[in-house]
This record gives sequence, C-alpha cells and structure tokens, in this order.
Amino acid sequence: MAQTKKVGDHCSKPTLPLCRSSKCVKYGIVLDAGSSHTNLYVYEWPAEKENDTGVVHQVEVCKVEGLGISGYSQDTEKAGLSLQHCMKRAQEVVPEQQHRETPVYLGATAGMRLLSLQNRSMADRVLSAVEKTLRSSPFNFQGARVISGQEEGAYGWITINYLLGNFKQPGWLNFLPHLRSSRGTSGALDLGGASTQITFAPDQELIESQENSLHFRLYGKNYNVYTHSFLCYGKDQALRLKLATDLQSTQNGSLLDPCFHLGYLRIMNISDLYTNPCIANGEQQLPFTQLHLQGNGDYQRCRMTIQKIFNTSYCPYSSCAFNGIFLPPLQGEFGAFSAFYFVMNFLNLTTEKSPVPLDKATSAVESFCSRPWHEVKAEFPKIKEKYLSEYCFSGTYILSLLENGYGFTMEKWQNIQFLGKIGSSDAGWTLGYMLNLTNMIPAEKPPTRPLSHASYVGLMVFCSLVLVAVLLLSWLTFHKPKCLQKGLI
Ligand SMILES: O=P(O)(O)OP(=O)(O)OP(=O)(O)OC[C@H]1O[C@@H](n2cnc3c(O)ncnc32)[C@H](O)[C@@H]1O
Ligand SMILES: [Ca+2]
Repeated sequence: MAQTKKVGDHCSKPTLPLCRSSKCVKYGIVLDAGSSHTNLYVYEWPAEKENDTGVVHQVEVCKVEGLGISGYSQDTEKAGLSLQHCMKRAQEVVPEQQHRETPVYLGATAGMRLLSLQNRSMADRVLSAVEKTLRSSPFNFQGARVISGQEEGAYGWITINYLLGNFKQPGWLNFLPHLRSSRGTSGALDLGGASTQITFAPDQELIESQENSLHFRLYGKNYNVYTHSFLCYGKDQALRLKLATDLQSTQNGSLLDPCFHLGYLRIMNISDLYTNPCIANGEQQLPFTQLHLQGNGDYQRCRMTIQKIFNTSYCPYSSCAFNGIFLPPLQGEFGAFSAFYFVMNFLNLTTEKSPVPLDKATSAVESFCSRPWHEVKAEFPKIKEKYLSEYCFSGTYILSLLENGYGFTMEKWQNIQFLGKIGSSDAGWTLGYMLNLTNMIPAEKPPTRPLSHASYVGLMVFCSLVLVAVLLLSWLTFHKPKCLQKGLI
C-alpha cells in the first residue's frame, strides 16, 4: 500500500500552473471512500493565493456507482473498476495540460476500518485494487490509505472552519495576544454510515484523555481541539446494533419495530447482521436464521430502543458521552453535516436562518414516524426505498445521539447548524485532508502581501502631492511675498 506523501515532498521539479486570462489555477482530487459509497471531489484554487485562507473551492463531485469499497471484499478487482467512471470525469474537469501535476488522494473511512479489524489482508487487497486504478490515471497519485477516526474528525473540523472563514483574523487582533483563543471556531459533527465524529475547541484547557486531544497551529494561532470518532455509531451500524439488541428478546425472529412505519415489512438474514465486529458474536445462540421486521411507527418507543445502544452506566472521567468516552462540556457553534444533514433536510428541519428548536424538531420526527408506510411511499415515489423507510429511525437516532449521547440541551441545540455545503464546497473531511497534505495551511500567518502595482502608483502620487503642498505652505510661511504682506496690512 502506498503511503500518502505531502505534494511538496514528492515533486522533483517545479511545475507551472495553468494560466487563464491572467488567473493561474491549480487543482487537487480527493476520493472519499466511505462505508456506504465513494465520492470523488475536484478542488480548484488560484496558484498565487495558495496560502491564503478560504481560496480553495470544490468544482466537481462525482458519486461512484455501487457499493463502498469495503463492500467488494469478496471481489476486490471490482473495487478498483468501480472508480473508473469518476476518474474519467475528473479528466474532463481538470484541463489536460495539468493532469500530471494534479495530486490525487484516496482516504477510506469506517467501512475499511471495520474490514481491517475483521480481515487485514482482505482490506489490503481492496486498497491495492483501488491503488491500481488510481495509478493508471494521468494524475499524480499520492496514496490510498485508511484514515483514522481522529484524522476524520480533525479534517472535518479544519474543512468547515476554513470554509466559514474562521481562521481569518483581523490584523489588529494580533497586537492583543490575550484575545487569541480558539473560540470563534465552529465544532464539527459528522454522521456517516459506520462511524460518527464530534470535534470542537472546548472551553477548558485540559483534555482529560490524550487520544481525544489534538493540537494545531494554523495561521499563527494555537488550537486545542477535542475529537472522538465513535466506530459502529454511524447510522447503518447503529441500526444493526439496535436490531441485534432487540433480537435478544424475540423467540421466533419476528420483531415489531417502532422505528419503522406501520405497514412496513423487511426480511433480513440474521447472518448479515453479524458480519462485522460491531456486533459481538451472539448469532450462535439464536434458533432462527431470518429476521421478520414489522413496523409500528411509534417515536417514543423507538427512542427507548435506541437508548439501549448507548451505555451510560460508567465514566472514568469528569464527564462522558457514552460507552465511557470522555466528552468535555460542549462549547460554541456546531456545523452538522453528512447524514445529519441528509436526514434533517428531508424532514425540513434545516432552515438557513434560525435553527428549528429542539421541541419542534422532536414533534416533526414523531409525526413523521406515525404516518403509515403506504402514505409515505405514495408521497415520495422518487426517493430510494432504503432511505425513505429509514428516515424515521435515522431522525430518532440523530435526536438520541445529540441529546442523550452528547448532551445537547434545548439551549445548546440552538447552536447546531445542519449544513450540506458551504459555498460551492461540500462539508466533510476531504478538503481539510487535501489542504494539509498539500501544505496549504501554514502554521504561521503568511507575511502581508506587497501592494499591487496600481495601489503603489496611487500611493506614490498621493505622497508626492502631500509633499508639494507641505513645501509650498512652508515657503509661503517663511518667505511671505510682498503682495501677500500688503494684503495682510
Ligand atoms: O463515513 P462512513 O461511516 O465511512 O460512511 P459514508 O461516508 O459512506 O457515509 P455518508 O456520509 O456518505 O452517508 C451516511 C449515511 O447516509 C446515507 N445517505 C446518503 N445519502 C442519503 C440521503 O439522501 N438520504 C438519506 N440517507 C442518505 C448513506 O447510505 C449512509 O447510511
Ligand atoms: Ca463519511
């Protein structure tokens, strides 16, 4: 497997960026190999402003058809082939003369983390297959690897704060070092299919657990940041966890599930539920091979069944989220993206202006869950059945995770903004990952840029005029001409 290198370490000779009508542009490509699917992103930025904050933006997203790469563990070649269509698309978006110097990175997240835990060599074979496809493209391949949960949280936080302009600092603040704190950044909440991340700059200096602590120096400012990635608490794995817990109390594999609409039916193989390390091996004790799930759409009961997957019975720190994981008091604003956004957006709970209050959001999910399946299906015929059938569970899971898991109270809830995009760029870890690997976020504030030619000429003319005026005034004062002296008498 190739190791990811920083672009600067890799280039042997400097390359010239493409210049279009006096603007020089560079490109970068990142593939987000998630548990549920892969997305390819193309970013663009003006070459001369490389180190400024907020200049890189997304110009293309290509959704790879089919499964996430970890889903091809039995047929690894297909993992590589699945990426070809989007790699072709990237070749159309990036001008041909720039293909060779455009870096391409692939980062795999929780699906591949789980596969690595289950079968390391299988995971390596999947990565080799995707690497082969990426190497055969004309771009500058920089690595395909599984990123850690910590990195995923950190880069998500960097992305949204970069795009929101939170790393920009007004010049005068630099003279007041005591005012420089990591406040003014926004926390990041990411909900994937297999894991979920929470990342923010807490008020308290001390982060009690080392593995949750990140330290950055960006644009001349220090940031102490808390992050945690909950593996198995993405929305697909959380559903599996819930079903596996519910199954313990059924006798024959029939389950009346309050998280699905009344009239909804789903049959699942029990073995599919137990195919990953999220669920402890309870399969052997079950006397049936299939699960017959029947919805009865009851939000309150759904919330109770979901609550069982959060263990809050122990905490070795001053405060915890769940499962004994340290969580400091929540601080500041939060941007919630990925499935937090997909689900809340479907439920009309993502207004741009003021956030929908928690009680209103709860009522909306409750009322959606109570609708019979035939009615929901008739109203949204174009939405994929998998997504549509799970919005009740997902909405309830999001409320449980944020309220009970992380402790967002009525007041703190108001600080969450559900966001899909910021400007033209999707919120997610990929942009932060590329910014870091291409050295585009400097530790120190870049020196102030010299004046442009026009401003320089203007300033020179202004100074000359002031000088002439001063000289004239002094001459008039000390050598009063006769005509003026007469006038004065
Ligand atoms: O981060 P990991 O855990 O690896 O997973 P992922 O990257 O594949 O996860 P996504 O954020 O792409 O999606 C999160 C979940 O949302 C689902 N999803 C994607 N688009 C959706 C939509 O429009 N409506 C509802 N659910 C959606 C998707 O199937 C996943 O279960
Ligand atoms: Ca993801």
